[in-house]
Amino acid sequence: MATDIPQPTDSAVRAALATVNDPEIHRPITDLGMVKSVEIAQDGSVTVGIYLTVQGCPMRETIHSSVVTAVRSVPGVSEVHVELDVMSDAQRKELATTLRGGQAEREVPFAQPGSLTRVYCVASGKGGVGKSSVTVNLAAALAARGQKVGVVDADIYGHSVPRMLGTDGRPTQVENMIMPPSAHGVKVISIGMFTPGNAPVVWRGPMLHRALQQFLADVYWGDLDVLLLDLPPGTGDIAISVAQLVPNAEILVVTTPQQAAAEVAERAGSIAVQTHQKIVGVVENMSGLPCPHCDEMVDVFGSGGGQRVADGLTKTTGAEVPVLGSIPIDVRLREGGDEGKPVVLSDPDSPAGAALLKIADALGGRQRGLSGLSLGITPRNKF
Ligand SMILES: Nc1ncnc2c1ncn2[C@@H]1O[C@H](COP(=O)(O)OP(=O)(O)OP(=O)(O)O)[C@@H](O)[C@H]1O
Repeated sequence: MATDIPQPTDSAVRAALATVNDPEIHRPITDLGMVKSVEIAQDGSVTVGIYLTVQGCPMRETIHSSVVTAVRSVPGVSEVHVELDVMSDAQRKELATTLRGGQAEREVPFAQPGSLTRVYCVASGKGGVGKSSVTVNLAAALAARGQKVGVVDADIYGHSVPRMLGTDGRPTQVENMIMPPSAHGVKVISIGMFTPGNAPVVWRGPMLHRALQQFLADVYWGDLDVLLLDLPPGTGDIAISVAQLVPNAEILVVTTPQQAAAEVAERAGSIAVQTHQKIVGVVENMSGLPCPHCDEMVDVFGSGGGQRVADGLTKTTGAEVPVLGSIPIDVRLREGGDEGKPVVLSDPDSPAGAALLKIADALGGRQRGLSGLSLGITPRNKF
């Protein structure tokens, strides 16, 4: 005599899925729009389609096994299959709105079509090549030339911009706006300003994305001519987040002359191809040490790395990538960074100071093109 096995129902399976919380958001996956489909076969086997919030979600295994356990507990279910998919941009936006209680997202002003702020992401392949030093000196030089400048220190592991610029202030909050401290005429916001003491930042992708979005949208920058973003070395989550949040941001690649550094820098720069961003140029740092006795240049890190990176990126991107300048090794640059006085201000005639000022002038002279921008005017009807 055949035993009467109940056929599982759609609502019973969905009720079981409602007991599964997203491990990061801590809310039921059914409330978050993560359940894509539920299919129940005659033999009681159930196939559940699940949307992950992002590609390569590190919680995919946990979500998978929680769904299997929950659905298997429904009477009549013989087996469970889980098919993972990834949310579209629109679905992610909807989820974000749900999480904010229906409030629309604040916009990133620099990403708006009418924005005239030039945004530069300062990127490198390897750490320690002088990316932050270049960022703060260019920022201070541009501010000294009368431009309104902001810096976002998004280098989560090596956030050193506040020290190099000499800002020890904390940002203050006015209503929903964060007011950035400033030094030498440069407004600065750093991930280090939001962590206690010298604690390391152990945030993962979505947290970093959210922090960066806040830095760009909730910080009161005012009208900026230039915004520089100091990115962490390499081609990580932050670079992709920046590309999503400010698609018009251009990339400035910093490298040393060394072959190995140049290869990694080229890899970091070539992310621009995937993100459809423009590379404004390459800065070669630590390009030789002037001998203190005879002024002859000693190529401590070899030579030609900057040009090699520029040539490689020109080839990869199909657009001309210039070398914007070469900065020699200079004790005064390092001292300036340690003391919070950028060398372009404390010793503008030093070899490193002069080289950085030249690069700043090249960048400062550029205008953001108006082509493709909405001018906010409408044609009048002919009478
Ligand atoms: N041209 C230079 N001459 C002398 N010292 C330099 C030069 N460029 C950078 N330095 C020193 O090298 C060290 C590393 O520089 P910096 O912190 O700017 O690198 P970085 O690429 O931002 O590093 P990370 O990404 O790992 O934080 C600092 O102490 C800085 O003062």
